[in-house]
Amino acid sequence: MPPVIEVRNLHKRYRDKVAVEDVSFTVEEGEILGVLGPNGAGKTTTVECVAGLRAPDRGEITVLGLDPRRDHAALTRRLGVQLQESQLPPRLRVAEALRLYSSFYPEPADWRELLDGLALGDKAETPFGKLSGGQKQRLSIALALVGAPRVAILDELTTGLDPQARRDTWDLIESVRSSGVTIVLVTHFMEEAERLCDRVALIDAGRVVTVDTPAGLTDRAGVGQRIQFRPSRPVDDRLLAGLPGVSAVTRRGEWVVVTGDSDALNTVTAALARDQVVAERLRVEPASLEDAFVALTGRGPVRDTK
Ligand SMILES: Nc1ncnc2c1ncn2[C@@H]1O[C@H](COP(=O)(O)OP(=O)(O)OP(=O)(O)O)[C@@H](O)[C@H]1O
Repeated sequence: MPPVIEVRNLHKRYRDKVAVEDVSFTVEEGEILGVLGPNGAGKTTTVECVAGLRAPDRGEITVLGLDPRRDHAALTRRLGVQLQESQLPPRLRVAEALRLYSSFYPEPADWRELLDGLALGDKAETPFGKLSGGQKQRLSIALALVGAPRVAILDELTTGLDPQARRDTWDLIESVRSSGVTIVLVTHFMEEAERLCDRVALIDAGRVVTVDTPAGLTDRAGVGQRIQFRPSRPVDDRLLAGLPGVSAVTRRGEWVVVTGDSDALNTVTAALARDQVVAERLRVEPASLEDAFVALTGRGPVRDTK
């Protein structure tokens, strides 16, 4: 079966700023592909091109065999898009918005069920302008899914949601996935990517660094384990970073966090002992996707406030 989404050698610049430089990936039917990367990496530009909302400078994109620009009208019926910061008229009520959007599609989803799944069931009669930021965000997810699309593009699905709303949204996305929908999910949350994504495309500075399963990405980054401790005396991060088996050294307050392969624990504890540093409250855990991200891009996935 051909991939549902195919992106080949995508390039996009804004005047003299290159936003996307040669991005290629595929998304298979029923898969959730995560798009991960530091701020400004080109994630939104990439998914906007896939959704047909921006014209690429170069490269080819097909979604369900269609060209997102040329075949925009045909694709709109089968593609749900949730973009950052969607706006509606402030007086439009939630139910009115959903009825309106439903009317665009031949076989829409049950919008009441979507509202319940997003814990907005009691907001049907509330005007858009009276919703909180998190409620607006959840409504934008409902609007992306109300057409019962075959493909959904979700940009920062749960940014701005509290932990409970985030978990509810993940449950909803899992049930959408189990109905066979193919999903592209731009996210800054490693936990979200680990929980929902079958594969992750890691994008940095407009290029795809790697596409792999979350577990494959952690292996590839050579970050089998995370060693965390509080040093009894100051230690030089560069010295630790140069040790065999170590892939990255970061700080969390007074904690030192070292990621690396199975040799890292031995080399780090030996180096600390040589310098008479005691590793207090030492913990060793399997590395997470976040550790892989830092090792592969040299940066954290933290989102700046815009
Ligand atoms: N309309 C625009 N005009 C000019 N430059 C832009 C425009 N949109 C994005 N850019 C720039 O292109 C680059 C890629 O932006 P993009 O929004 O695609 O990245 P991103 O990975 O989605 O970032 P974030 O995680 O911060 O949302 C950034 O340097 C950004 O400043």
